[in-house]
Amino acid sequence: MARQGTLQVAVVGTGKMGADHVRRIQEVVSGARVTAVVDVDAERAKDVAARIDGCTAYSDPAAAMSAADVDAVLIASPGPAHEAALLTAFEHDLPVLCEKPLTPDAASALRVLEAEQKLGRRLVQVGFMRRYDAEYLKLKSLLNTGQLGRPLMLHNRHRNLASPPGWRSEMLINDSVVHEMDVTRWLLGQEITAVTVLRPTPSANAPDEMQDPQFVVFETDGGVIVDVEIFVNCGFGYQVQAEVVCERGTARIGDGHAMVTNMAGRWGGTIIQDYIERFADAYDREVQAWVDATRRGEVVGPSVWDGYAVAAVCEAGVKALEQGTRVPVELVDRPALYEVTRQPG
Ligand SMILES: NC(=O)C1=CN([C@@H]2O[C@H](COP(=O)(O)OP(=O)(O)OC[C@H]3O[C@@H](n4cnc5c(N)ncnc54)[C@H](O)[C@@H]3O)[C@@H](O)[C@H]2O)C=CC1
Ligand SMILES: O=C1[C@@H](O)[C@H](O)[C@@H](O)[C@H](O)[C@H]1O
Repeated sequence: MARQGTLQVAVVGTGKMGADHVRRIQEVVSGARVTAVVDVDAERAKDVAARIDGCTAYSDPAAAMSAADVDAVLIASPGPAHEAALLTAFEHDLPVLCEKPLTPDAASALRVLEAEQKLGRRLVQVGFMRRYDAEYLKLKSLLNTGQLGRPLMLHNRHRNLASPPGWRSEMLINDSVVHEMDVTRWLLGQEITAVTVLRPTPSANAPDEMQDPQFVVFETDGGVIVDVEIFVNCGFGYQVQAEVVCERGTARIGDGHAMVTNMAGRWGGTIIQDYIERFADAYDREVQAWVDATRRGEVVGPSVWDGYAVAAVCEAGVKALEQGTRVPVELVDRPALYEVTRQPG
């Protein structure tokens, strides 16, 4: 770590999320600075590095992780590149904040789990940022008080304005519903045991052959039924909503009613268009928590176990989508290293 204990971070992947995290570390978060950026698109990395004093551009993650001025790594490359970057970070004993998904499938997530276990201590925080969102934290605190009684059902809606180019049906599960998988496990403290995916007639606004929307149902080991409407070409904005139905009441978040206007015989508000705006505070808190913990020599927040468990649910979800059947989730036993997961706050 640099003098005054400033954490020197290499950001791997400088696309939409990576560039936003670089800005966040430089301008929002305290206690860290970006000393290296890595992208297979060398020009993109150079452009980002040129705007930051003392930042070097690389096209090879291993070269950045060997640099003397790198103490920690933030991985924001696409999911299929995460395993290699994580294993390289382990070789260099570097703490990591890894964007979701940990890896794109259960077998590769298990390899990362086994590699971290061999180290005998945690190095990775996984970027499930909803755990740092003020509304989700409020919901979790309320559930923890027990005032509402036992949760029975959890309803979720997850809508995007439009899917990025090249998206396919399984990406609704792997890239979007992945967040509801994490939130379900975290809010309820239960594992997901089976997934079913129902397929409404696709919207005329979905690209050819994309199954959009999808209606995904999870069963948990605590007997809770969870549903997720995922609709990535809704055309009107970005919405993430959740309602927990418990024995003695319900609680709901995500209505986005920060301001309601009344004017000329109408009432209403605006709808946020993008996750970068909706979850801006959550990303800030997530990265600050990672920097603070890393400077204390600790690892907190969503773990490799959480990333692996979610990868296994994704795999079952994609099978359920393709086969049109209910698919059980298969998990290895939870290793002792992951028995206590510290939550933010
Ligand atoms: N937490 C959240 O809400 C969100 C998380 N994500 C996650 O963030 C990650 C990045 O997503 P986006 O920024 O949307 O993608 P993007 O496509 O905008 O950027 C990815 C960047 O990584 C670079 N890259 C590709 N392979 C690489 C490698 N092996 N090493 C280094 N760089 C490489 C690409 O050239 C590109 O610049 C993904 O894991 C994605 O799932 C994305 C959107 C929201
Ligand atoms: O991770 C994300 C995107 O990749 C995904 O495409 C969106 O649906 C999610 O809401 C966002 O948080």
